[in-house]
Amino acid sequence: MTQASLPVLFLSDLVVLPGMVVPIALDDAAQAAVDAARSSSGGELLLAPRLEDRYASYGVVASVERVGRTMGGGAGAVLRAGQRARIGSGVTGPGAALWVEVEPVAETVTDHARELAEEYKRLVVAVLQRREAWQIIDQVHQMTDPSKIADAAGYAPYLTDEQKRELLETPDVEERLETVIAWTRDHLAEAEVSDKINEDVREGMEKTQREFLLRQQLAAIRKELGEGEPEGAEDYRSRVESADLPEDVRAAALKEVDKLERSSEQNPEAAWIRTWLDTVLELPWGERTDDVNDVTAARAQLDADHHGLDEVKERIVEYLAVRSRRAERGLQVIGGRGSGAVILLAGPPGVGKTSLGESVARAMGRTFVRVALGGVRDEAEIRGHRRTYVGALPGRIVRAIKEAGSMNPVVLLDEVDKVGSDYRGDPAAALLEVLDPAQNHTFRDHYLELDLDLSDVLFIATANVVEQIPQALLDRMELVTLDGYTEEDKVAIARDFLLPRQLERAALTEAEVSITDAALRELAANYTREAGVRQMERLLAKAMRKAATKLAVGDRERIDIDEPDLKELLGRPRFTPESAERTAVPGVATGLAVTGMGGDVLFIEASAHEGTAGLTLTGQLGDVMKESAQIALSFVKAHAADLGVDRAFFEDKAIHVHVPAGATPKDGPSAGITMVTALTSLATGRPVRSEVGMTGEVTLNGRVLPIGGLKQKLLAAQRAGLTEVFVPLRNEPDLDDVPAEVREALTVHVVGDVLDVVRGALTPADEVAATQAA
Ligand SMILES: Nc1ncnc2c1ncn2[C@@H]1O[C@H](COP(=O)(O)OP(=O)(O)OP(=O)(O)O)[C@@H](O)[C@H]1O
Repeated sequence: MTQASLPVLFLSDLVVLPGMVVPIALDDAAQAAVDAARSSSGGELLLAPRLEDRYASYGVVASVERVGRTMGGGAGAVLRAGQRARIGSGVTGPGAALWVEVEPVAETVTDHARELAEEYKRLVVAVLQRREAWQIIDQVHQMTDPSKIADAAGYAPYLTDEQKRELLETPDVEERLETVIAWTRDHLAEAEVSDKINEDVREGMEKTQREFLLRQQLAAIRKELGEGEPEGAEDYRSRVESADLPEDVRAAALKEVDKLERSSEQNPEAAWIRTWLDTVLELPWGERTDDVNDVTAARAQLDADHHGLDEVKERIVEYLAVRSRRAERGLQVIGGRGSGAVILLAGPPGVGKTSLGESVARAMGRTFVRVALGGVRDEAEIRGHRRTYVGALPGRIVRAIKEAGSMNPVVLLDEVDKVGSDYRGDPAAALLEVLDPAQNHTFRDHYLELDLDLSDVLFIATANVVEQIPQALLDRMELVTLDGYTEEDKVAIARDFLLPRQLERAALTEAEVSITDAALRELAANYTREAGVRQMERLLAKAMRKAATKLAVGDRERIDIDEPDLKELLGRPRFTPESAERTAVPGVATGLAVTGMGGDVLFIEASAHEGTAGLTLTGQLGDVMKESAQIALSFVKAHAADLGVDRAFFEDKAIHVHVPAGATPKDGPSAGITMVTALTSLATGRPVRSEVGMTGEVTLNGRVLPIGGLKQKLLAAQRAGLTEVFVPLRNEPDLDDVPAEVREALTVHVVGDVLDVVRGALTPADEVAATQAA
């Protein structure tokens, strides 16, 4: 076909490549072109893409196959595209159509083009397989002409018009094939990624659909079993009638059943009544466990569960003995103020308060429940919400009884010192009622609105700081203090109780892992600094986990842990004695204090700078402690001569007393003598001896007054590595409570006059002079 000029039709929404058969709608321009082709050029015309910025350089020569109606009803024609042709300049021709010169492109097909064509066919087949277009695959297989194969890309839906135009304008067969191969590869790669994504999405969908179906089936099964529908009034009636309830409870419950019967299903009250009935039916109304009232067995149980604590165990056993005797004689448990109706175990964390409670329950053959009171500020937490409340619940006491499953459990009221009170009522007042034997046989929970007899419950309370317990509550309790353990105690507890438990948790046996006493001692002394053994237990757990891993991965059959091995297992020791370093400068003295965590050492730092005389206090000190500092300063000024202080020192200096750690609030008078010592040390330039610690209140004329918590303080002194302590004379009797091991490790000076403290605690002047000279 070598026609020199043809009518041309520019197409904007379609790129036609050689070999394609395309239907087109006949608008005016198309009609003119088709008419011109049929009348003047043997039915042929040139199809070319309409470009925005220029005339296309190539088009295809097409023949008009058919003219008729399109599906939409308008005029249309079917054109069959033949050869690619270069477009020359416009020429005039018959009819209304545009005419252009055309020069058909002659193509040469090389072997390389054939190879490329085969490659392209493979790719196209891959694309078509994904779409499962099997018929078209057959047609592709039948194609042999590389040029036609390349131009078949005109049908590819994944190519843009832009890309198709580029193919039209690439007359070289090899080049055309290479281009289209690259595009098809890209398309396949993208399709794989999106397939993957689709698959993931589909899997997710299937999972939700599956769950949905399962849930529907579950609902159907429930319904079949009669579980789906809420229980009706009749079910409740028979449950109430057959349950072992006290008469008044049964009457109240039946009244509610009647109400339920009358209320409609849609009424929210029906749901409330059901929840209430469920709660009442779940309470262990008639349930009691039989008490074991064997005092010797109780002591044996406490001994089996706990190392040491002799005095504590004795007190508990006495309490149990009296209780059981009164019960035997039919006497009521004594109540009211000072009755000691409840044992209060007070002491720092991890000293075994909770586990003693459990032991008591075990010894008496009772169930044990713990009620955490820490942070309870709302009375309703103890006594329940009124039922009219949305989401009302019974209080913690009722829940504890429910959990215990018997009316005479041991209930551990944990952390009674941490109950607060605010506008929501006073939980402590509610607790008073719970604990008072005169009232607690008719305890009324707001939610339950029934009398609950708590008189058979054995309450044990625990607290860290006795001073924070409301006085009225404290009055009713028998205080038993646990002050903390000595190093030797800790080693024994770790060896005999904690280690066996941790071995078991890590699924290890004594034959596989052992730990020496020396290592345990190192753990107690330098890896932990606590009154109890909580941290110690954690470290042992960690060591056992590491040991288990070592056994699992290594070829060893047994691990023996000694002191030097700790570093590898647990890292470096966290606590090392710091007193020497802290007291190296004048003005710092080591005090002994009791916090909620047990005894501790605390450093009092005093410094002076030029300026207006005055006293600044920092470190979150309470009022009493601030006053102590003022008293101490006044005392030092007034007794400058006795203390060897130059009076002029304080005249033109601002004094600053700080008690680290600054973020912990501190209060109490017992740092008095420590402050006097720190200030004297500052004014004389004589540092406080690093091995010395002290505690005692001081009066304006230097008398040393007694303090509380001596045992805890001395335990802390020993823990911190101090060897000498000054304590008030009037605390001398308390020294009997201090474990022998601690008393042996410490030189204890009992003092009545603060001058004796200062004399004993400061580094002697000649020593200071000698050090300075050196
Ligand atoms: N004397 C002891 N003999 C054996 N084990 C002990 C002894 N003292 C404490 N323990 C163990 O130490 C761990 C911590 O004790 P427990 O939880 O009873 O402390 P706690 O005083 O109740 O502390 P908290 O005030 O934080 O509740 C427990 O595993 C307990 O068994």
